[in-house]
Amino acid sequence: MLKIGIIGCGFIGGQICRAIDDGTINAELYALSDSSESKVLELAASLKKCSPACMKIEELLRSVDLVIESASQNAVRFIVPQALEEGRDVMVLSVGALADEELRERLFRLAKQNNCKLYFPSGAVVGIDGINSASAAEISSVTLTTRKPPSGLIGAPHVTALGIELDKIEKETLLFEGPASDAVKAFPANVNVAATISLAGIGFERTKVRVIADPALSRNVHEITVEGKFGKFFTRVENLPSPENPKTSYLAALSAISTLNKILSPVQLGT
Ligand SMILES: NC(=O)C1=CN([C@@H]2O[C@H](COP(=O)(O)OP(=O)(O)OC[C@H]3O[C@@H](n4cnc5c(N)ncnc54)[C@H](O)[C@@H]3O)[C@@H](O)[C@H]2O)C=CC1
Ligand SMILES: O=C([O-])CC(=O)C(=O)O
Repeated sequence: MLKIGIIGCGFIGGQICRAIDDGTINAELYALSDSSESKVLELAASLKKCSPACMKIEELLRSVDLVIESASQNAVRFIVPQALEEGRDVMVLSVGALADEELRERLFRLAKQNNCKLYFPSGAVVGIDGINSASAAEISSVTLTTRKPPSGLIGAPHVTALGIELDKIEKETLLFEGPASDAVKAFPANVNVAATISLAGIGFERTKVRVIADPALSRNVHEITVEGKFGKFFTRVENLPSPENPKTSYLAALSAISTLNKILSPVQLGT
């Protein structure tokens, strides 16, 4: 049975654990790690059937078949190269870290050299399948518009640097417009989806992103428009935010669970 190690025991890590615990995913939850030990202990204690070990990152990387990063962009920078050097397959949720070209090329090179797989779930958006298909021919433009309630944008470096007072926003307000490469640095915990879209399509510089704060919203809304040789498509998802972490949509956790099931299944559906 596939041995899984999870780094990052917050909302997404927790949902993956519960899906293994209740049998939705047929794998062994072998180890957990988090920079906060109490998060690991709390999560492990909440499980009914699985009893994963609480491990230091280096030990976890040596012990499992598949490492799941559900922590932060910083964790991707430091942990994912080590995991690939250990010959482990890795699922990455904090995809925005891959806007760094040097890191991206290093991770892709290490995966190839060590015969490892790197998995990037669709996350909180719908349409990655379409972008994958469209990219087999030419894509001319990709635009992501993300709308979140102001509370879902608290702590973003862009908001802090510009001194934006989120609690004073009274109507739909455009906070950012620019390439995905800048968007994922400005909003590292809000638009990782922009990175996944960039990897699937036309890259971090040509993918255009708009981030809008809207106090009338209770959901995280992502719209994608893609044009290319195939024609044009538009997707829109209205995501329920996680009650534990309003920055993150429930669909992002479901997409990680679904990716795990795809890895384990002999049947591969969709692009
Ligand atoms: N790809 C996508 O579509 C999406 C990606 N995300 C990203 O996925 C990641 C996880 O999201 P959530 O579970 O909602 O976050 P969370 O904030 O609920 O949990 C993150 C956990 O990781 C731990 N952590 C942070 N840095 C760490 C490090 N360097 N080493 C070990 N542990 C560390 C924290 O202590 C925390 O327990 C975040 O980076 C988030 O921005 C979130 C939503 C969608
Ligand atoms: O969960 C979401 O709606 C999107 C998100 O936070 C991200 O892509 O980082």
